[in-house]
This record gives sequence, structure tokens and C-alpha cells, in this order.
Amino acid sequence: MQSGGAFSLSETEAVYRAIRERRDVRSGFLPDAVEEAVLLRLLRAAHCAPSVGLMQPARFIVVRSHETRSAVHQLFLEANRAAAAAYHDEQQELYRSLRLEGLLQAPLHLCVVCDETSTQGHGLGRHTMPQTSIYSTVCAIQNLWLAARAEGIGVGWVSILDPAALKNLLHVPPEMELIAWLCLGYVEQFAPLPDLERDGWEQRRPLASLLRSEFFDRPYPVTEEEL
Ligand SMILES: Cc1cc2c(cc1C)N(C[C@H](O)[C@H](O)[C@H](O)COP(=O)(O)O)c1[nH]c(=O)[nH]c(=O)c1N2
Repeated sequence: MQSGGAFSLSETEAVYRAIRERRDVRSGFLPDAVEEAVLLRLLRAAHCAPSVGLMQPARFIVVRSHETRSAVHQLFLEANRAAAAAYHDEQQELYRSLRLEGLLQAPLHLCVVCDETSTQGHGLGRHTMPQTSIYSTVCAIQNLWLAARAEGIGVGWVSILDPAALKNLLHVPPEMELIAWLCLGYVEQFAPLPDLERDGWEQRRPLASLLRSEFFDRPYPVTEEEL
């Protein structure tokens, strides 16, 4: 069926391509600045995201200064030391070998916070699920991540950071929820696989194994080859 609202074939392919080829990028950032006009396009893409009750709770702090990036890198080093200590033996060795941030290399950074106190949307959709404000903020991040891929800009999400320390550093009011620290920059190329898969930390699961039919305990009748 061809819906009246469908994109052309090439436009549709471009959307799927951005989704397929988006990567979490932590290395290989080029030093070239991300132009203001491009940044604003990415932020507009984020701002188009769905949000519970049209709450639009995402707030974006643009960070370019070396000083702030270095301070965040220090926070990463502390948090990463603690995270590494939670693993043992070979897994700890592998963890320590992973590249988990691009904080000093990426020229542009975004801190994304969720304003849980906002009354925009009048609570619609949040009476039963208040956490949907956070989901909405993450939807905005994903929009930005996909738009960045189309622009040739890599994005790396760093969560190995103490949220309280980060909020303190950036003067984020205590009632706001820290959602993400994103490193952005042009890259020469995007890796074909997630870094964590390439480095032997984790494998992607086949989609067929995640699908259910009608009930959670009933598998969906499709094979991986059909997907
Ligand atoms: C909420 C959240 C938080 C993080 C991430 C992602 C998300 C969604 N990812 C990136 C993650 O490792 C990556 O998305 C997966 O490995 C899949 O790779 P691709 O994104 O497909 O390249 C991530 N990666 C990393 O190296 N350090 C980190 O702190 C985080 N934190």
C-alpha cells in the first residue's frame, strides 16, 4: 500500500540509512569546529521529538570550552576507575582496554537535562508514568543522534560520570535530572559495528529473539533470515 504521506523511495532509504549507520562514536573525532548553523539544525531536530503531553522537558547546555571539557574528563576518570573496580580478572582487563569517551577530542559537547518541574503539558500522560518526562528527553537525544549521522557528525554518549558532580560543575539546579553528556564532532568515517562488539565486550542479539506474539511467553513466528 502506498500511503499519501509516504516519502519517496530515496528519502525513505535515507531515513533507514541514518538509523542503520548511526554509531556511538568515542574516537576519531576531527578537530574541525561544528558550525553554529549545523548545531542549530541538530538542536531543531531534537526539539521535533515526541514528548509526553507535549511537555518538551529536554534542556540542552552547549559546551565548547576546553576548560569545561577537561573538568568533565576528570570526572570521567574518577567514575571510570570506580566502574573498572566492579569487574574482575579478564573482564576487568578488557574493560580497562575499552575506549569509553571522547571528551578531550570532540570539539562540541552537549549536556542534556530533563526539567521534571515543568508544568508544560499539564501532566498529561504522567499520572501513571511520571518517568515519561525522561523518556521524552531521550527521544530528543535520539532525534539529534540520527540527524547528526546524516550530517556526518559523530555523537558519543558518556554516562560514566557522577551526575551530582556534573550538575554542580554546570550550575544545573538540583531538581533537574541529568540525562546525558554527548560528545560531538565530524569524523572521517563511521564504524560498521558498535565498538563494544568489535572489541569483544558484547554481541548484538538477533531481532527475532526479542519478538513476542500476543503474550510475553509466546515467540513471534519469524526467523532471523526473514528479518
Ligand atoms: C543511555 C546510554 C548511555 C551510554 C551509551 C548509550 C546509551 C543509549 N553508550 C553507547 C553504547 O555503548 C552504544 O550505543 C552501544 O554499544 C551500541 O553501539 P552503537 O550505538 O550502535 O554504535 C556509551 N558508550 C560508552 O562508551 N560509554 C558510555 O558511558 C556510554 N553510555
